[in-house]
Amino acid sequence: MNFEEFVLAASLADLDAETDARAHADAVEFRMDLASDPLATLGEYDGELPVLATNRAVWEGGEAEDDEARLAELAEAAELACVGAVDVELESLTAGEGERVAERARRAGTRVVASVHDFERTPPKPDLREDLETATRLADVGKLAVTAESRSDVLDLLAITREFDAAGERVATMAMGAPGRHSRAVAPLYGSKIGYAPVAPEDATAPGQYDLETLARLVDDLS
Ligand SMILES: O=C1C[C@@](O)(C(=O)O)C[C@@H](O)[C@@H]1O
Repeated sequence: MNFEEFVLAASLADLDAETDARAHADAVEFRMDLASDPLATLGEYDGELPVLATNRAVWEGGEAEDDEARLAELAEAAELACVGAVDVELESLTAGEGERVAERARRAGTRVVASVHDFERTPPKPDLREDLETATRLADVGKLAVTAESRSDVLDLLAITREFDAAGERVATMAMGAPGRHSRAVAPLYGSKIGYAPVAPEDATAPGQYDLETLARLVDDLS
């Protein structure tokens, strides 16, 4: 997974659903924090799609509580052949033990996505820029998932996406929530390199996601 082209990731808590994702996805995002025995599940995985492993912390909107165990599991996942990329929260990379996960991932040839989430708002443009600057410096892809309260929030996010893409940086951006929903379909046109969608709408892993088939069609139609 090099993220030179847009990667549509089916976001899954259950890797068995990979078979249903194949028709429309380029990869699966395995939400380890939502699964019961994620390392065993990954060890048995024999699907076709490469895995982007995420073990999201409670403090970043996920369900993994113990940070030390969470990052240790993620580092082990990063060394498995089926895992092409790991998602590490930017906060963990700059202030926690995330850098060790990134080092182990790099040694194994696994890409690192540094992510920032804001479940309440879209921060002002200079803040978005600063986060993406740090994230793209520390990882292969810098990812921003913010919450749009208005269409203007989406415009800010798209403008920043375009700016980084034009400078040759790899970024992934999306606006969560209803006002930002369309960003999931249009951000790839401005340079966003990853999209996330559940196979079935009821399995959404973030507010405002389209189901996989719908997002695949929208992205295809627009590109
Ligand atoms: O970070 C992201 C993006 C996301 O929050 C979204 O808005 O689609 C979905 C999460 O599963 C993923 O880890």
